[in-house]
Amino acid sequence: MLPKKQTLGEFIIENQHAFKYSSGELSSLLNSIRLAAKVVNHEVNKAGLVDIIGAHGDTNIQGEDQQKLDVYANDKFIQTLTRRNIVCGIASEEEDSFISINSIDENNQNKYVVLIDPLDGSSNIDVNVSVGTIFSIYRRVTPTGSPVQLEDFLQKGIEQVAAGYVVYGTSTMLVYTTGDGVNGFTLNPAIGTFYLSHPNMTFPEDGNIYSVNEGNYFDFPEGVKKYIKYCQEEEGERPYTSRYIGSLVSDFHRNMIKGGIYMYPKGSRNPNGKLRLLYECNPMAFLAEQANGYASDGYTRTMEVEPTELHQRVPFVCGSKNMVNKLEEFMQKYGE
Ligand SMILES: O=P(O)(O)OC[C@H]1O[C@](O)(COP(=O)(O)O)[C@@H](O)[C@@H]1O
Ligand SMILES: [Mg+2]
Ligand SMILES: [Mg+2]
Repeated sequence: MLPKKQTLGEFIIENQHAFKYSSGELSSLLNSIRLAAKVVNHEVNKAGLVDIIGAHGDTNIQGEDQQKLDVYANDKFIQTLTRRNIVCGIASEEEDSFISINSIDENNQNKYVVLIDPLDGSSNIDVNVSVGTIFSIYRRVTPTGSPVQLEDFLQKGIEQVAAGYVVYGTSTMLVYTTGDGVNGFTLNPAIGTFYLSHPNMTFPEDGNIYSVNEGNYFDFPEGVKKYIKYCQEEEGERPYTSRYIGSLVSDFHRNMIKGGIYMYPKGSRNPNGKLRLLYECNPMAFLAEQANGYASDGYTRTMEVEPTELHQRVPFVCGSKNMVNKLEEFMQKYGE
């Protein structure tokens, strides 16, 4: 008889005491993310059958063509988070500016802000390759009782109280941390329940997978080029295996399980890299560090980077600790 797996709901309740601000609010917030993830999962799974693939027709503030699923996922997460009367503000990849949310009882006592990448890996939606959702949660820094401010969102990654992602792949998983390790839950679609399937996830300190869009190789800093050559050399454990899905969530998830490094360096086309600090890099960095991995911009710890804009981009390397340290050595030695 297989031991009964713990559901996500049970796990959240059981572990909320471990959270230093434990008041049950964060648990309800995580539960609303769980609910929205199920709704989006349902739509992702039937992409191709219903009119949910392809461009939506609008572009977001970053000049990217929004996909229909980007907009759908954005709407579902914002609706669910707003209705639950827990957050005082939301920022999203698909929203130009942050959304201030008045609490239903109008006294604005809600303490949390959420930053979200509703659909990560948008270029993979139409081709049936796994995509995800990324979220990052902070306590507001401005006093409750007043509308949320930009400074409530522009906090360093080290101030995150929780972060996670949903991967809509061969199975749908929700993986998150509240600063007490990383746990993964798999959705049983038959009954719509997430079960604890991957307790205490950790990055192997070393790995043999490197994930980077080599199509941009000519454009990379010298240090990154040298590191990629190092990965491809015949020496000891090397050459490493090249794996790049093109969905940050999916590449990160695989590398966390098997050991590996993900890189999105800067280049002339992306002078600050492509990925967004607040709702892609910081949450993945928090998860990586909580899973014994590491994340930086090649020099500075990602979670120490001082945010200046809602949609700012940063160079990003993340994964098995010894692999990221090795890349940083190459950046120190060969630079840009
Ligand atoms: O196609 P490229 O330039 O390699 O970029 C792929 C990267 O861009 C992203 O798709 C950016 O995320 P969005 O899809 O949320 O905009 C990452 O998931 C992925 O790692
Ligand atoms: Mg993304
Ligand atoms: Mg996105």
